[in-house]
Amino acid sequence: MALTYPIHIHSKTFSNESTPVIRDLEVALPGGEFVSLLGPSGAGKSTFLNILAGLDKDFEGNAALKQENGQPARISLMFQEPRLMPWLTICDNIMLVCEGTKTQRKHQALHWLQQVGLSGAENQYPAQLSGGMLKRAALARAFAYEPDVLLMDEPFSSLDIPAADSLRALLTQLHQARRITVVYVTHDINEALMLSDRILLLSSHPMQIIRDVAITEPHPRNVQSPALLALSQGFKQALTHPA
Ligand SMILES: Nc1ncnc2c1ncn2[C@@H]1O[C@H](COP(=O)(O)OP(=O)(O)OP(=O)(O)O)[C@@H](O)[C@H]1O
Repeated sequence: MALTYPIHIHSKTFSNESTPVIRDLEVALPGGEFVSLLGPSGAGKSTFLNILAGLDKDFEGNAALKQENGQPARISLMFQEPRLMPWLTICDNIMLVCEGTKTQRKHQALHWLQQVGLSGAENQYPAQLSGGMLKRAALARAFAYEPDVLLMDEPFSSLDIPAADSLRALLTQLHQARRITVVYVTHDINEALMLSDRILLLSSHPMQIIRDVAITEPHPRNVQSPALLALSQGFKQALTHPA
């Protein structure tokens, strides 16, 4: 019954490199779960995410995300930069990914803006919003597309700590309500522990999964709790001294 996305990347080598960035990476991504890809800088996390997104097809293996009926999964992407169209209002930016009549799309856009705490900002342009508000708008757009899978590459890394914490809490809330599959790239152990149902700990050169850990602590989480502190210590050790 439970949908999983089977992924097997035999090899990914950039044309200017002699050795693969990713080799023999096999994982079944469970549908509806929040999975973090946690690994050191330069490990190949973004490369892996680009492959999952279908943006990079130059690899050996199978990484097609498909629904149960064999159709391609609907995928939303969120990167470090919000990538909103500067010449469109926030509402129009969200409407771009909605379906239906103009009235229906506007209704959906306003719903999602309300969900992310941006009611009242719909007629503003991206340049008029703060960094945190822009991320909220990008999050609204990502969910408004009604994706099966949301791929996120360090989306909150440029924010100050309170803004990033508030966005993480919002993301957890939205994920718990919608239960879409989220694949989240980060090199921040605490961020992965705060957000994830499951953490794939990754090594570099070539990138491989060195641990696959389910995080069962209920939300909201406290990274200072004994269980999460112990996991954090274990991850630090594994990243410093990979087997
Ligand atoms: N387009 C490219 N052409 C050549 N090499 C690349 C390209 N993109 C990434 N690389 C190399 O592949 C390796 C993995 O990069 P990638 O950005 O996927 O790592 P990452 O784990 O996401 O790192 P970070 O956390 O710093 O963003 C790095 O050595 C990088 O230099």
